[in-house]
Amino acid sequence: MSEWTIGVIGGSGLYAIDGLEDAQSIRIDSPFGEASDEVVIGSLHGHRFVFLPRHGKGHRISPTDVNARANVDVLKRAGCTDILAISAIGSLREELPPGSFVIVDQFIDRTVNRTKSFFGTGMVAHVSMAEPVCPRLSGLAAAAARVAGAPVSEGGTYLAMEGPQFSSRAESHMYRAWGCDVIGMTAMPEAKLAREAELPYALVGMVTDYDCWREGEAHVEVGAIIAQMNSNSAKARQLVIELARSLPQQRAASPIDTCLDFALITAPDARDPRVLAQLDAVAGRALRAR
Ligand SMILES: CSC[C@H]1O[C@H](OP(=O)(O)O)[C@H](O)[C@@H]1O
Ligand SMILES: Nc1ncnc2[nH]cnc12
Repeated sequence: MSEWTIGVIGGSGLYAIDGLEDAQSIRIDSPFGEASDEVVIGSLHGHRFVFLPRHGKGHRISPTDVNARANVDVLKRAGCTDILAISAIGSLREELPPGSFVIVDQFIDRTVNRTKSFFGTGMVAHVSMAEPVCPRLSGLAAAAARVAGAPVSEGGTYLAMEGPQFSSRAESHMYRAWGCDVIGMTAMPEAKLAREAELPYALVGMVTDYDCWREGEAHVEVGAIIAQMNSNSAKARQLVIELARSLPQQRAASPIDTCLDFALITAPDARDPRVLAQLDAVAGRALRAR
């Protein structure tokens, strides 16, 4: 097996991946509560892959209730080195029609009802989110998406909204004026938590709709999204296979692997042992070092 273990978080329409050898479904406990589901662990082209459906089997869990802390924690416990997240998104740009795959590289977080950090009183950390995605994994995902036959746009700003209702037209226009390219309900705090867990993260957004800003276009609703999602998800499954085919055997270190070295601020004698115990997986490396 190679040095990579890729955690794949599947969003709306992607509840499994294809081709995993020796696949096993495993429930992993987390001190942060219940993850969305069991993880499926197997190998693809000589690399370990760990799959987790973000909304659980059967899409049971609403965006606000996705326990992103538990999800990222169990992926870390499963030995993941990197996270590839896959999401359905609305488009805020004419040139990103339904069916486009957007390799997101920036976020604006407008979510308001979620726990956004593994850290807190008793162990404080401040990671940088200036460059919120991993350029290496994003580039590999973009190339894999092209081989899978998807129209790919590299770079784009994702507006994370609370939901579950879609945006009003005024909001949709405002997000466009802010420079956002796509919109969804789940990548935050997921991307922030991946960074806190020292896991390089890439987000492939699959456009399902034009949200509600576009003159003359039916405004977004779930029926149309599901139809588009089904055609996107075949390409997403192929993308994962192509990514596995293209990964090198060795994984060069990423600066994200050790980013907590520059983020932990609480003095050793002021740290709360109960908080530290919860952080054994996500911050174990950094806490042992300092
Ligand atoms: C089914 S449309 C709205 C729903 O789809 C996206 O989910 P995910 O990011 O997990 O693919 C969006 O964020 C909403 O949760
Ligand atoms: N228009 C939209 N708004 C928010 N999340 C979405 N997911 C897919 N389409 C979306």
